[in-house]
Amino acid sequence: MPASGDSSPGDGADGCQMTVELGDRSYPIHVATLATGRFAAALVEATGDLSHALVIYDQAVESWAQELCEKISASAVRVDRRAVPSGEPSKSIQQYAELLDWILQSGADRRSVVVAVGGGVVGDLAGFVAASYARGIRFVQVPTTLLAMVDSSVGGKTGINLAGAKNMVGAFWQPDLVWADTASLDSLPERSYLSGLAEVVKYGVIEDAAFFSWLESNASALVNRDPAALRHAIRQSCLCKARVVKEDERETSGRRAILNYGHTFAHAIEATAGYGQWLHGEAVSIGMQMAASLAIQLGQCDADLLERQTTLLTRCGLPVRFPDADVDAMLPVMGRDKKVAHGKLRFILPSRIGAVELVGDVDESEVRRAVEAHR
Ligand SMILES: NC(=O)c1ccc[n+]([C@@H]2O[C@H](COP(=O)([O-])OP(=O)(O)OC[C@H]3O[C@@H](n4cnc5c(N)ncnc54)[C@H](O)[C@@H]3O)[C@@H](O)[C@H]2O)c1
Ligand SMILES: O=C(O)C(=O)C[C@@H](O)[C@H](O)[C@H](O)COP(=O)(O)O
Ligand SMILES: [Zn+2]
Repeated sequence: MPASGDSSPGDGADGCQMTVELGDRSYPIHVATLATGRFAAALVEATGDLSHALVIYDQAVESWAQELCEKISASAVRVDRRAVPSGEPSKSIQQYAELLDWILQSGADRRSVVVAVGGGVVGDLAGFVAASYARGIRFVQVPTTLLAMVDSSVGGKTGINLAGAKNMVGAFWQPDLVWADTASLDSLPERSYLSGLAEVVKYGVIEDAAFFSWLESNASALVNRDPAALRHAIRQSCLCKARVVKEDERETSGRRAILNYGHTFAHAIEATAGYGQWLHGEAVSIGMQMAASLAIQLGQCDADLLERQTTLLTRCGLPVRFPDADVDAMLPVMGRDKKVAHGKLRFILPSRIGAVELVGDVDESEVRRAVEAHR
């Protein structure tokens, strides 16, 4: 089994547990409350001889992080904590360097564990700190946004941005444990919550037609944060991501690249608009629209796919246009995409709902047309 979802007695309203299987190891994803002693127990179990935790948290979840630190210290573990300013600009070399200095000053050693508490920004940043300090120390993800629960906390992509090149510096560094408590989403602003739904829709398009249909029927429940719908969406997303990551952990075979559907355009949208202007999920929503248009232009899929995708994204409250698109500015950014091979752009394009392909050799004029179609 590539990725497993344990049907334990705790599976249901109380939460669920899944496992990310890798070549030589595995780690658990718990979707469960932090309000019990189970988190501290799972942390100690996942990290072995834990004596020092470095909690790096988004300043927006200060009280959540404080509570977590108390739980960890209750297990006789020394805890140091540090806030990171909210927002995409924190995925920077400057923030990265400041965190490394702080870790050094805190007297960390190779048995210390970095615990990231926040959304994808803090997860990616703290993960890269963990991947590189002392050539790599252990790492735990406590996602507090929907996007981080369904995507960024799982799979081990960590990193920071360069101007005009998203996630350009980083490492594959898997966590030892992922713990998602959906109660932390109670304080998440609407815009950030909806942005996470874009990556959920992505899983339906790339791999799972039945899940896409389920999303079509349950979009309003999800938008209204219905607990059962939310649990189902998180679980299906994590299972899909774990399955793909297991098959191509370091994105070498092309299999993992399917998780990049919409992202060649999305990263160019984020970088040209200025990091933080569009939330990542919003940019992914528009990027998937552009990718679907490109696939239709190339005769790879029917117009019906774009219609269904547009309807679903719109019902999820997501943007489907980039009115300020400057394709001359976007193209050079797209040229730095990590899927580029021998100087040529490659895109993940759908052939039908539930199936995508890695496509190269696309004419620049077609790319321009796909961007213009969603201005
Ligand atoms: N590593 C991966 O596989 C992967 C996958 C997808 C996205 N990403 C990255 O993730 C980032 C986007 O993540 P995101 O959407 O979580 O954004 P984010 O981390 O910026 O969080 C969104 C906003 O919500 C706030 N916030 C976080 N948790 C909160 C809570 N519980 N209550 C109130 N406010 C809260 C943050 O301060 C921020 O303002 C991007 O940098 C993207 O590139 C990485
Ligand atoms: O996990 C992956 O693989 C992904 O591509 C997930 C994406 O949603 C995510 O945004 C990722 O950070 C993009 O990675 P990049 O290598 O294209 O920067
Ligand atoms: Zn993404």
